[in-house]
Amino acid sequence: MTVKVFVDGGAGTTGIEIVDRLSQRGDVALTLLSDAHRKDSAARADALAAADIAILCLPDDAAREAVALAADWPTRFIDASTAHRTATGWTYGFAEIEPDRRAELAEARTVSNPGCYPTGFLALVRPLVRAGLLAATTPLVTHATSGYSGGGKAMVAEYENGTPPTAFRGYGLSLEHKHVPEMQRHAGLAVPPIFAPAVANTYRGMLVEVPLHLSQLSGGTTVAQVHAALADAYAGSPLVEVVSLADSAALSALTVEDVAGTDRLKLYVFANPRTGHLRLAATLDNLGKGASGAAVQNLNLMAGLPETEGLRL
Ligand SMILES: NC(=O)C1=CN([C@@H]2O[C@H](COP(=O)(O)OP(=O)(O)OC[C@H]3O[C@@H](n4cnc5c(N)ncnc54)[C@H](OP(=O)(O)O)[C@@H]3O)[C@@H](O)[C@H]2O)C=CC1
Ligand SMILES: CC(=O)N[C@@H](CCC(=O)OP(=O)(O)O)C(=O)O
Repeated sequence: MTVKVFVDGGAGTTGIEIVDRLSQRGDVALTLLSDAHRKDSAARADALAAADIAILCLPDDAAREAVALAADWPTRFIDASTAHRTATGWTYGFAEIEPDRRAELAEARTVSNPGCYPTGFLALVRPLVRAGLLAATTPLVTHATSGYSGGGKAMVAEYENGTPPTAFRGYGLSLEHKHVPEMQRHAGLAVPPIFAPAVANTYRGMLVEVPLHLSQLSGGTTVAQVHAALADAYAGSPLVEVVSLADSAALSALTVEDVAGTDRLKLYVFANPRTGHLRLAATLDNLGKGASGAAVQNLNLMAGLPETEGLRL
């Protein structure tokens, strides 16, 4: 079986990485538009109509336009933008986040690819909420650091234009980041988390942290139960690894680059039983499991192909 795939926005930071993962595959027939036509609505409409699955790697407005252009066609979508991540009728494309999500993705017509930061946050928080260890009303805080490719072509140009870049900078200081509704919705939280993002002077990679006091968890919850809830949620997953408590305790540092260059997601539980302090941490590549790798995983699931085909394990 060959799946006809059109990558709309294939010349951008996320799109190029998807094309890299798909271009060598015999089970995918890839359509890309030339530089002269890639923003031409008529050319895009034709390519969308001819595709089994279109992957949108576009700004939000252009992603909405692509969906409208294909309104008369049975084209299935994977949208990497923020446009549809809390939209009715769209399946949230985080295969591991709910037990039945893979089956839903196999049938879905419109799939929203998760945001990079929400991928780390949700991977840590959702299993704890689902297991009843963390009440939905808990006011959470999450700190996260991204490689600068997370800001797309414009931020890459800013970091690589010859002007000495900042080593590390916090942003989102208005506390209205576009990822917060997505984090709240898919974690099943009643209260939006405080989100403190930052960019580091490295091209790719991501570190997302959720610090917690054990006292914020349901009465009597232990560190071992927190770890077990995560380990159970991702048991058998080819991409998500829950590091053992002993291996986490042996670490003296955790870097943004931990799994950069792969499509993996690693989860850590750091704990001090004396103080009851926990630091839950996730590492991923913003362009791997945070974007392009997840899009290819979703494509595989939607098309009935092996889940990790073309991925960087
Ligand atoms: N970078 C990342 O780590 C992640 C990105 N995403 C999301 O993926 C999407 C793409 O991001 P990213 O790849 O970083 O962004 P880039 O800016 O690197 O790429 C966007 C691409 O879309 C093209 N484009 C813009 N408008 C149109 C249009 N009307 N028709 C066709 N093409 C158009 C741009 O062309 P041109 O440059 O010529 O304007 C560019 O090639 C965004 O919605 C982003 O939020 C999601 C998760 C992580
Ligand atoms: C470093 C940086 O600027 N990151 C972007 C998020 C990455 C991105 O654009 O992806 P999404 O589609 O998941 O929003 C931001 O904070 O807006």
